[in-house]
Amino acid sequence: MTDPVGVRLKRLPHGHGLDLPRYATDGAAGMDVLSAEAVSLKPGQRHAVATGFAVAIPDGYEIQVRPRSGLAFKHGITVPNTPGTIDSDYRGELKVLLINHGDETFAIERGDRIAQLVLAPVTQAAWEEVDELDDTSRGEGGFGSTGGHAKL
Ligand SMILES: O=c1ccn([C@H]2C[C@H](O)[C@@H](COP(=O)(O)OP(=O)(O)OP(=O)(O)O)O2)c(=O)[nH]1
Ligand SMILES: [Mg+2]
Repeated sequence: MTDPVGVRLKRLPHGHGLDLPRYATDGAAGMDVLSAEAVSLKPGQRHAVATGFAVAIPDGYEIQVRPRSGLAFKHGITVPNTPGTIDSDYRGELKVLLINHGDETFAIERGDRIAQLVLAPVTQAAWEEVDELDDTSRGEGGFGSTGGHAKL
């Protein structure tokens, strides 16, 4: 594990009194993030859930918003844009998009852990336009070209 990277966080008025996102265990990759609102999601419904804070991510990093597997497995609650991308220059409220893929209404209470945030390094690409690309054994094969299922 590399050393933690400082990320500035500003609580918004409706975020006061909520715990900050935190790693549930020493080796956790993601910090569980809490809902700042109570909301019910009907089957098929989407909502951008308030977290009550905004961040200033250092240059060279992003935050990814990922689903929690327990919510996905037990209730079909997931992140439709996973991994959500929080850009380093974004200063608005961090929101968690959720969708209910289950068949029952799911109630979220203020303070519930709804998703997880992963701080990740970013490398920007600089295009180098060329007329021809180098050959490889794969070539243009893709989308199952090497065979299906487990056998190679
Ligand atoms: O799950 C998410 C995804 C995005 N955002 C915020 C932070 C991000 O920096 C900004 C833009 O996100 P994205 O680039 O994914 O959305 P877009 O549809 O391309 O909008 P934009 O034109 O604002 O970039 O919205 C969130 O709060 N939660
Ligand atoms: Mg964008």
